[in-house]
Amino acid sequence: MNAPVKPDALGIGARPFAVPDPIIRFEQVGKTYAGRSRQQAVAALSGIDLTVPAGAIVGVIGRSGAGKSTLIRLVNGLEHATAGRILIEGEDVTALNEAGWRRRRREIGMIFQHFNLLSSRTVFDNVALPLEIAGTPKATIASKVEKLLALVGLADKSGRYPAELSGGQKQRVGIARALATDPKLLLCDEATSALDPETTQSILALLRQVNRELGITILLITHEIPVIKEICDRVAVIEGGRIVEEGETFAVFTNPQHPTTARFVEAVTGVEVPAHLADRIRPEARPGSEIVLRITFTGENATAPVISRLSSVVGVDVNILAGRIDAIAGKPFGSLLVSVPSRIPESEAVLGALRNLGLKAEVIGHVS
Ligand SMILES: Nc1ncnc2c1ncn2[C@@H]1O[C@H](COP(=O)(O)OP(=O)(O)OP(=O)(O)O)[C@@H](O)[C@H]1O
Repeated sequence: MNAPVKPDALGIGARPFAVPDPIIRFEQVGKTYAGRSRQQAVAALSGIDLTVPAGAIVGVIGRSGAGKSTLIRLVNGLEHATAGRILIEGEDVTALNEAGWRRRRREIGMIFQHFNLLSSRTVFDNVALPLEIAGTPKATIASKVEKLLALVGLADKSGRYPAELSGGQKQRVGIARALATDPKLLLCDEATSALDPETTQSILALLRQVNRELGITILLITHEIPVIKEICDRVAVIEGGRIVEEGETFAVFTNPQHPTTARFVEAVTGVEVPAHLADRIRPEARPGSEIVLRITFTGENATAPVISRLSSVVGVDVNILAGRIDAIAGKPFGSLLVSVPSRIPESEAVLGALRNLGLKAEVIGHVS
């Protein structure tokens, strides 16, 4: 695979960020699938209010059946809302006829979990397809496809067939094809769910590059919280067809309000009590026991020298039991599990010192 080429050097699709905000607005959107009888009708989405700012990467996360596919299919007209309005660049697309949708879809690219490439066409011909459909002259198609394949790092795979490519390479072809008509908006339907973690990282890096350097807004749906953590500026959590929480990714991850969100983010922000300690943790202190604390670091204080400060300021020994430090939407975030002597006033002093450092500390229990 070739090293990806910088898109601005290629002059494809680059556009300024000065597009009116937001690019998509859902207003009280509902979608009910009709059943054979009224009792069999399925309310897949209800009361959806969501905005996708131009230039952002917005992720919608939810479990199977939550309504993610339905939501994304409403944006490219593969399904139609049964309540509310969807505005794309201010245009109410819920009122569009088929001709209107054909025009809209040219400005929307989409990539899929299973890539949806045509197996009888080469890589070149797969990427060329939307341009052929749009009636683009052959010479223009050739130069455009070459640039797109260079962008996604597949310039040397032009004559290959999908069956000869890895999953990650197939998704790169999918991305090149989705960008062929210079869309303003890219929809990603579980785009990395069929890929291993390392390939997922490289595809997410490519999507971030497409977003930042071409100014293309991305709306993605996923059931994988690491995808949101890695590239999304904003996140909406969907459950039972309703958005239960929405906001900037860092804020939502570091202070989840809804139990479903808390369960999702726990997988990437939580630090578990080690198994050998879990059985020994008690709610009350005993003579000689130690207090177990979970300390959370966010943003600027994520790199604070906590342990040395506690030792020098409070004069207690701090045992590190477990910890992790990571980045959420590019900002550092960490969690540390420690134990300190639970004698009062030492434990009071420790909690006070942590507060002074601007850190969140939570008492988990006591171990002897
Ligand atoms: N064409 C359809 N006809 C009837 N019901 C449907 C249809 N498509 C989806 N549903 C129902 O709507 C609800 C939401 O489905 P949807 O596919 O949007 O969820 P999802 O979050 O994308 O799930 P998954 O991750 O499993 O794809 C489910 O109860 C599903 O059974």
